[in-house]
Amino acid sequence: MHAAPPTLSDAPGTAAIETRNVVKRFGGVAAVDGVSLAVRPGEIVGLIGPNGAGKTTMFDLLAGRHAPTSGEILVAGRPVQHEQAHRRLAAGLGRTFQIPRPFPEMTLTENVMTAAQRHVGEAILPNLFRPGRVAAAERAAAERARALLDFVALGHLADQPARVLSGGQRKLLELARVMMAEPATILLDEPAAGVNRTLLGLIVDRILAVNARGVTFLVIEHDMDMVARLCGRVYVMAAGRLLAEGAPAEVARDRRVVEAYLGGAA
Ligand SMILES: Nc1ncnc2c1ncn2[C@@H]1O[C@H](COP(=O)(O)OP(=O)(O)OP(=O)(O)O)[C@@H](O)[C@H]1O
Repeated sequence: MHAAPPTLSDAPGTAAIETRNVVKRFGGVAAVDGVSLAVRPGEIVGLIGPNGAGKTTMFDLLAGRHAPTSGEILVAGRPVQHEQAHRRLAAGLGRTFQIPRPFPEMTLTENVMTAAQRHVGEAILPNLFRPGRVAAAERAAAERARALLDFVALGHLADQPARVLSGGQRKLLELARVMMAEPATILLDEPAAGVNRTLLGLIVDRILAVNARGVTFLVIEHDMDMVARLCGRVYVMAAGRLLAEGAPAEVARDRRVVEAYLGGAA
């Protein structure tokens, strides 16, 4: 379990990710309406809130899928709000999706390999002259992909097509895939959604193991039990704004948070 989570003021320094007064409008709707948050290196921070709160839009802004209408986004202290998604990946930011869509006919190993940051085999000219080097690099990538599959307990299925996987196993494959690019920070979208209880424990355990290796996480999750097991600190969003921030047990008791959830359910 986590000790009392430190607050941001305890440890000044460069945040792994930070947003400053970020706004995203779709026509007349402010899906994100002036959100400032920060995640320190090594933290697992939750991003929770009722349906339509703006959590997914926040991830889309952080990952570079959408540009903010205004405000700043920093990754490891560098403003990235004008950079495209692939540049942010190269800067060390990874993302998983709520509904993972692996290539169904490719093997698990091949699926994980698609996420390698540098595909040596794709640099055509140099490779014409050095085919041996390409083969060696591909072998190394395949080995790394298999090691990651072992790490998420899918090693026995490495050569199977991804279509054989259950929903929970797809979440584990998604974790291996995102780790292939060696991100410093991972945006994790609902790791518990649609996962049976047996695999949930394994997913929590693997996320904590990745975190123990120094990887930072921001996690969207509706399952509060999962949030309590993973996160030292959470931000609560409602109607595009930040409503509260604190330890999971603390915000769960917060009257405004409870009201926002009740309102969302109504
Ligand atoms: N591309 C878009 N065009 C127009 N409106 C959008 C778009 N994306 C999101 N919205 C609106 O922005 C608001 C926030 O949606 P968002 O999906 O970010 O919420 P959420 O907190 O992720 O919800 P959920 O928990 O249901 O996934 C909603 O009112 C949604 O309808």
